[in-house]
Amino acid sequence: MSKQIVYTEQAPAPIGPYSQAVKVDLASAASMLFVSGQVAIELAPLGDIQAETKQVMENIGAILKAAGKDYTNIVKSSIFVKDMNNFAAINEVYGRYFTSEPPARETVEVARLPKDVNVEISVIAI
Ligand SMILES: C=C(N)C(=O)O
Repeated sequence: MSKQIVYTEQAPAPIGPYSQAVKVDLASAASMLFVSGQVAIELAPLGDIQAETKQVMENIGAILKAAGKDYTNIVKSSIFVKDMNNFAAINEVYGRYFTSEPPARETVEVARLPKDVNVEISVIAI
């Protein structure tokens, strides 16, 4: 695959399951897939942040599969959380999907998410 993990000690080491950067060789990346933010709207009731994160990641996996890709193809993700106090709990579940070379990522706390879910994740895959 045409991706390379970038790491430098001149910037802070990742504080979660993500990479400082992922370099993609565009000449050999056959396609790019932009996956919209996924939310666990099929879960009811909401409240278990780890169950919600798992459902979101499974939804992303289904979309990746539909496009002929898998989690190893993800080079960038964005996590939107309603409560940053859930950072460690989300990381624990999210990290299970990336045993090595995790994507670059940002995690931001937001005031409110669609359908009042607690976490939304979007990804870019190559
Ligand atoms: C600090 C980050 N980039 C993160 O947790 O996604």
